[in-house]
Amino acid sequence: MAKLVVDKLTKTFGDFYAAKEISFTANEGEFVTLLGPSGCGKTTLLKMIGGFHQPDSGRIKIGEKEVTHLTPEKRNTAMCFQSYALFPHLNVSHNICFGLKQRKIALSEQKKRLEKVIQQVGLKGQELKMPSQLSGGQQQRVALARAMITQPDVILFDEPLSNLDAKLRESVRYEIKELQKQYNLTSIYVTHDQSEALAMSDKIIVLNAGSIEQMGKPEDIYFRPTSRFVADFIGAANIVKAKVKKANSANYYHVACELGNFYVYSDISPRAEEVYVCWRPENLHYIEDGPVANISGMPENFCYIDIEKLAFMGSTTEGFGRCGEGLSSFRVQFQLKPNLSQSNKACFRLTENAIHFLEPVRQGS
Ligand SMILES: Nc1ncnc2c1ncn2[C@@H]1O[C@H](COP(=O)(O)OP(=O)(O)OP(=O)(O)O)[C@@H](O)[C@H]1O
Repeated sequence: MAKLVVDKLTKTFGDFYAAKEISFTANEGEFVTLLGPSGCGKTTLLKMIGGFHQPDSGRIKIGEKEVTHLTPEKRNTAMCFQSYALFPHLNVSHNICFGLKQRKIALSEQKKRLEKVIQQVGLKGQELKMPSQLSGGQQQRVALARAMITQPDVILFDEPLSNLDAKLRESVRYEIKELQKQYNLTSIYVTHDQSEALAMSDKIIVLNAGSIEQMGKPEDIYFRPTSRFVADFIGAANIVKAKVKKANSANYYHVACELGNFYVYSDISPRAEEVYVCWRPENLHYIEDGPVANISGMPENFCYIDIEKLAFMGSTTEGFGRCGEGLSSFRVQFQLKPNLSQSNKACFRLTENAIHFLEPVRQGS
């Protein structure tokens, strides 16, 4: 059942749309991420859900209750901020209980809940420390405990990990996800970090200039982007214009683009004869000895690329090369460092299901 319903939410600042008819739902215990570049409207949307911004139009429901015009205290949400927003003069326990004290919850109940939440977030023994005596990861746990102790219907996270260094960010990311799953916390999480979104979310909502560009499971967003914006924003992608024709077999297409001619399987039909297509660099498989016979008898999806740059990345080697009449640049990836000393021409096979159809090419573009 939907715990949170956001229905056609719109917010303008002057004549600028920070959110335009945004609709989505979050089920009980679901982890929903709002993902997009700086300025796309993630925080504005989160603040409207928390009651810190009033929408121009649209509705917000939490559980059975419409909360669109209620103040933050009157809706049962809790916010976890980027800067933790801990009170420097209060110790861990007092910081965590702050919301309960404001709500005038009985002291005995505060103590009971504090003990439980301290255990849940793994802060046993740290209760009397001041925020300045805690690491960044521990401060983030205090912020999470402070949100959890109020037993909110929805927890709102505003880039909670962006102040942590890369290594710590990864470990705290798993801690938050673990707690969220264990205690079935309905969570709306704002980030511009695509790997964080892919690793943590049940559902990702990709925002672009105040509108939803695509919404789906992390695998759908990564493997089946539906627009150039999403393909480009999430991971590395090659994006080119292509002419597409239906092949004789169901769900198969002939695709002609600068990289060559390909036989493609897709259960999503292209929206026009000329569309943008994309594929991930890891879907181009390097064939060291050139093309080999294809057992299935399908047209062979081989191509040659002139490799211009190689960068050793540890587990893989990434490269850039050119191909086609316009000598477009393509990204490739090798599992091992290729031996290209004789010639820079490398042969690749693009698997049949690796190409995705994006939006139609507009006339004149
Ligand atoms: N109070 C305000 N007055 C005017 N414009 C605002 C206000 N708050 C936000 N905006 C504008 O609305 C747009 C969306 O802002 P928002 O903070 O929601 O973006 P964001 O996606 O969270 O970005 P970031 O990742 O940089 O935090 C931005 O262009 C911003 O300048």
